[in-house]
Amino acid sequence: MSRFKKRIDSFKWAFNGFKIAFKGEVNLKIHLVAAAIVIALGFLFNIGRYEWLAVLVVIAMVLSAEIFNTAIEHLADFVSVERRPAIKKVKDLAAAAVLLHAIIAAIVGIIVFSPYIIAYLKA
Ligand SMILES: Nc1ncnc2c1ncn2[C@@H]1O[C@H](COP(=O)(O)OP(=O)(O)OP(=O)(O)O)[C@@H](O)[C@H]1O
Repeated sequence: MSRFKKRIDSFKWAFNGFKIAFKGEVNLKIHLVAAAIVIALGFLFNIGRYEWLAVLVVIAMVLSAEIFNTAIEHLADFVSVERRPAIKKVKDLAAAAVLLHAIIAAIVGIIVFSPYIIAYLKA
């Protein structure tokens, strides 16, 4: 297989990962809807370029954390379907990473959008 075809294929597998993640995971769909709402708000309030940077980075962070969490959950379920303390630890750690990202994203959202929302409500 040529190097070029290998590169193209690795993109294909990565997009397949998106398909697997977004088809099966309700949490990921919720994060995606939240991201769409935040992006729509960004356009609505015409936020600045650095505000866009902050918003897009935290959206990418949350979605990536959720995808990693999904991968870890699948791997954990493959390792053992029986209930095991080690599996619980691994799953809860991965979930904690998602929660941390979501909290930071919410704080960034408040910092970026609250001045616009306050100005809109005052107008
Ligand atoms: N195989 C397992 N062994 C031990 N703890 C587990 C295992 N699977 C999940 N848990 C733990 O159970 C709690 C609930 O997990 P989760 O929400 O994934 O549901 P679940 O028990 O896997 O059931 P379901 O997959 O039907 O939602 C979490 O604390 C998780 O870490």
